[in-house]
Amino acid sequence: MPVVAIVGRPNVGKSTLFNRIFGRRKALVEDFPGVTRDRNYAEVTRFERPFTLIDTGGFEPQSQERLLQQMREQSQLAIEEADLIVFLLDVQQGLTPADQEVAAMLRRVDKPVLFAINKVDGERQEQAAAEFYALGVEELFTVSAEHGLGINDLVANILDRLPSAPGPAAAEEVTRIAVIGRPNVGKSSLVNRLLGFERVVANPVAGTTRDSIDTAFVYNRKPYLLIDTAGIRRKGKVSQKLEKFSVVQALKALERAHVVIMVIDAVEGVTEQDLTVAGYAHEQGRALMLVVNKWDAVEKDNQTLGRFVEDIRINFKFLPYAPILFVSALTGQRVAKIMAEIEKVAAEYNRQVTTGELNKALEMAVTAHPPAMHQGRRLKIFYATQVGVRPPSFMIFVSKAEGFHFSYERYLTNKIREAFGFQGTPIRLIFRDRERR
Ligand SMILES: Nc1nc2c(ncn2[C@@H]2O[C@H](COP(=O)(O)OP(=O)(O)OP(=O)(O)O)[C@@H](O)[C@H]2O)c(=O)[nH]1
Ligand SMILES: Nc1nc2c(ncn2[C@@H]2O[C@H](COP(=O)(O)OP(=O)(O)OP(=O)(O)O)[C@@H](O)[C@H]2O)c(=O)[nH]1
Repeated sequence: MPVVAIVGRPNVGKSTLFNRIFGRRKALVEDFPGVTRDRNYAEVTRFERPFTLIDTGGFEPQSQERLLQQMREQSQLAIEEADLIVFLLDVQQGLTPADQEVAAMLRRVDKPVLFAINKVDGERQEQAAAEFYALGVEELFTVSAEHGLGINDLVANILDRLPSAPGPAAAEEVTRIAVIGRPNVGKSSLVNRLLGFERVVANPVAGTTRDSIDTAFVYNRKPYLLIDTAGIRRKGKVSQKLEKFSVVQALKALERAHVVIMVIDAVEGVTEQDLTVAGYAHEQGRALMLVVNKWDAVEKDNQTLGRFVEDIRINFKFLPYAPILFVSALTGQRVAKIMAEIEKVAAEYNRQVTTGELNKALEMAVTAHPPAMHQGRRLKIFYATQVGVRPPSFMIFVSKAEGFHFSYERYLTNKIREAFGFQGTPIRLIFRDRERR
C-alpha cells in the first residue's frame, strides 16, 4: 500500500489536514503499550484507492536551531518511508528560512512532493499565498484544512501521483505453477490428470526454455500456467546423474513459479533431495504445497495418515504453512482437490491485509510478549505496514532493527499467521530503524 506523509513545521495544521483527509478524528490508533508515538497514521481510501497516511507532526521545538534539526529528521524519515510527500506550509506564519531549507531538501528527492499552503480560508489569504512561489516550485495547492477548502483537489493530485496499488492488479496476473519432485514420483501422471479434468481448459504453448513445456489453462475463470520440467516427460529407469539433473530442472522451474507443487512418493517417503528443493522454494519466497502421491499403493490402517503427516511435519519443519494433500494419480483419488487448494494458496500469496488489522495483531503480540532489552534499552515497535505480496512482506518500524533476535521475528511471524492465516505462503518481515541518520 502506498504511503503518503505530511511534513511541515509545528502548528501549520498537519493534524487538521490529516483528519480532513482521513475524514475522522485521529484518536483512532492507539499506541503500543509502553511506546511513545510521535506519528499518527491511518488507512485512507479515496476514490477507491487505498493508501496509508502519516502525520509526522507533534514535536515541540525548544529553539530555532532545534526546530530546523527536527524538521530535517522528520523530512528525511518521510523521504525514506513515503511514496509521496505533502509539504504543508502556513500562510499566516508566512515563508520562513526553515521552510526554505526543507523545500530545497525535498526538491532533490526522487519522489513526488506536493507543496500545500494551509489556512487559506478566504480571498485575502489566497493572494498572500503567492509569496510561496519564492520556493521555486511550479505548483502550489492552497487549502483550508479547518474549513475543508481545496482538499478534494489536493487528494486528487495525491492519487494521480501515487504508484498504482500492487494488490488487485497482481491478483489478475497469471499464476505460474511448477510441479517438482524426484524422478518417478508421478509428476507426469499427476499433470496429465490435472489437465485432464474438464474444468481445466488447457492450451499448450511453447516453453520459454528449450527443455520445458508450459501449459496455459483456466480454472475457475482464473488463468494459470503450468511449468513442466524436462524430467516430466522422461520415462523409465533413472541414473544417479539424472537424479542430480532433476534438481537443476526443479530449481529452474522454481525461479519462474509462484506456487510450487512438491510431489512426494508415498512409498519412498521424504528424501534429502525433497528437503533441499523445498528449502530453496522457501528461501526464494515461493508458495508451496506438498502432494503425497501414490497413496493407493500404501497399506493403511487408521493411524497411517496421522503418522505420515507427523513425519512430513517433522521433516519439513521450516514449512509449517504448507498444506499437505494425499492423492493418487493412478486412481485419480483427490487429484481434483489440488487445483482448489492452489487457488486458495495463490490467493494467500497475493493477499494484502490492511495496516489497521496488521497493527492490531502486532499490538496484541507485543502486549503478550514484549521485545527484549538491547544495550540497556527496551526495543520498541512503532508500527508496521505491508509493503509487498508474492510473498506477503511486512516492514516493521522499530527503535533498533539490529536488536531484534531471530526468535522474536519467528514469534511475530507466528502471530501474524495466527491472525491472518497465509496458508501455503512464506511471509517476510523486514525490520527497519525508524530513525536513521
Ligand atoms: N485559520 C485556520 N487555522 C487552521 C487551519 N488548519 C489548522 N488550523 C489551526 O492551526 C493550529 C495548528 O493545527 P494542527 O493541526 O494542530 O497543527 P500541526 O501541524 O499538526 O501541529 P503539530 O502537531 O505541533 O506539528 C490549530 O489551532 C488549528 O485549529 C486552517 O485551515 N485555517
Ligand atoms: N501406484 C501408483 N503408481 C503411480 C501413481 N502415479 C504414478 N505412478 C507410477 O509411477 C511411475 C512414474 O510415474 P511418472 O508420472 O512417469 O513419474 P514422473 O515423476 O513424471 O517421472 P520422471 O518423468 O522420471 O520425472 C509410473 O510407473 C506410474 O504409473 C500413483 O498414484 N499410484
